[in-house]
Amino acid sequence: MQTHAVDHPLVAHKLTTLRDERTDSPTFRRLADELVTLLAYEATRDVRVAPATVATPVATAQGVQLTAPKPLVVPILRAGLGMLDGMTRLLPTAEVGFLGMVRDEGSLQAETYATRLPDDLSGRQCYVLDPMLATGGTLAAAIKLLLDRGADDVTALCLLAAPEGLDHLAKAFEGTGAPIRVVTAAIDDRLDGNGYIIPGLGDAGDRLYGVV
Ligand SMILES: O=P(O)(O)OC[C@H]1O[C@H](OP(=O)(O)OP(=O)(O)O)[C@H](O)[C@@H]1O
Ligand SMILES: O=c1cc[nH]c(=O)[nH]1
Ligand SMILES: [Mg+2]
Repeated sequence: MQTHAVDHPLVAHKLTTLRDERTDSPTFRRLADELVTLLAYEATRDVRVAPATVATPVATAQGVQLTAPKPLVVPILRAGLGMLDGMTRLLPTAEVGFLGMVRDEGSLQAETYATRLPDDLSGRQCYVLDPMLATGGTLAAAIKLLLDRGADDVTALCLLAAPEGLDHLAKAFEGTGAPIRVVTAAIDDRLDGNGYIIPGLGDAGDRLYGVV
């Protein structure tokens, strides 16, 4: 597994405001959206393209085009929904699948409550969106589901990752043939006793959409 923490002053600036407990929901949503577009630029570095030739008004130019099958973007509900627009802004032709997952706050185990994905993901590049990689249980279950359906390349975009979660993912997919990447705005210090990322930003879903 490859991990890439994006080192850019604009990312760091936006992330700092996102963390601030005084940041309200509308601002949090806007910043999450802006951050994802910056992360998506890095996360799509390996998106598959093929040579293409176009006629400019004055000559012929050699370039590239995204190849079929289209990439699949998969936000993990709820909090991952806050990253969808920012991602599809950069990859407008991508298809979108959905995974609803929630972590039991006692056991910290992830439970899947909704799945809306193509049955066959053979040959598909997948981009999973979830702002928080804490214990890694949620993302590990999501990536396994995609690999089980045939995905051969999975990149996860996170706003924050904990070292414990990154270790968990690396172990879970050790020896898996498919390339797996995590692109994050930052790797934080650790998890607290409740499985929250420290210093983190609190509960991303609640900050985006309110407490339920
Ligand atoms: O790495 P883990 O320890 O599995 O935790 C991370 C998960 O927890 C949060 O979701 P939550 O369960 O709060 O659901 P929500 O998005 O509906 O708020 C977050 O968005 C991740 O999906
Ligand atoms: O810090 C954390 C950990 C899990 N889920 C969140 O939303 N925040
Ligand atoms: Mg939550």
